[in-house]
Amino acid sequence: MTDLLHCSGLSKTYQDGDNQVNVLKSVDFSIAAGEMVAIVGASGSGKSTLLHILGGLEKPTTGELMFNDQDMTSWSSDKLSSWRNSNLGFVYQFHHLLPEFSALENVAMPLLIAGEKAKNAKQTAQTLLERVGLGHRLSHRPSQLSGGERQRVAIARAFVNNPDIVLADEPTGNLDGEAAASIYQLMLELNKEKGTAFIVVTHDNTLAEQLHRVERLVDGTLDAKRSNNDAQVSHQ
Ligand SMILES: Nc1ncnc2c1ncn2[C@@H]1O[C@H](COP(=O)(O)OP(=O)(O)OP(=O)(O)O)[C@@H](O)[C@H]1O
Repeated sequence: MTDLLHCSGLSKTYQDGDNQVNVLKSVDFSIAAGEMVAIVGASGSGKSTLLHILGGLEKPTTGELMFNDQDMTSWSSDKLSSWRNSNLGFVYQFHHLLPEFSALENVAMPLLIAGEKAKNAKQTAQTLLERVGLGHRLSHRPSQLSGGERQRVAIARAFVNNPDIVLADEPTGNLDGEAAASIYQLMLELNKEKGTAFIVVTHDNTLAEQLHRVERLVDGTLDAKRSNNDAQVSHQ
């Protein structure tokens, strides 16, 4: 199977005053089209840093980073941002919705920014909001929605450009058990329906166990690949 996104020997060092912090030392990671991978690890182990590098939001210090066999490390920031707009969706723990806009406008925004006509953008956004069970909340602002509903809006927004891959950073981190369960159920359904790959950074072991594979970041490297059937994800 061809890798959709692949990195090898990836490192990231931050300069913190006089100290160098080697957050990622040598990370080898691949994800195929349609695959769902959880990245777990202790707080501060570098999970978000890795996700940001894989999403082209941060540059690695060293290493190879490829999307569909193209070398991403040579891309300009303009090329990276247009690649993100057309191929990637992001879901963050605190959703990052724009507070002054409705659910419909938040979801339509990436299409409007990409130059889509307002009518088409809103129609696509409405279809997605209906798909995530929020057809009755189109004109609500984020402050008028529950935490789980906001996260559903964020997922709809991540899907609006029909991405190959969705990167999710603690998508259930601020939700209670029931709302969290409905979010990962939704992600699993969207993966099945649309064939979208997911990389999900999470502390939520129940979520990690639902995905195809779990990778654990320890000491700046990832454990060897394994299927979720033999993953050792302990319950909290
Ligand atoms: N811009 C930066 N400058 C210096 N150090 C940084 C920077 N960004 C992250 N770090 C450090 O890198 C380490 C990894 O951070 P990161 O946010 O990737 O961890 P994480 O595994 O996602 O943590 P958590 O589970 O708590 O969210 C931390 O020690 C953090 O302080």
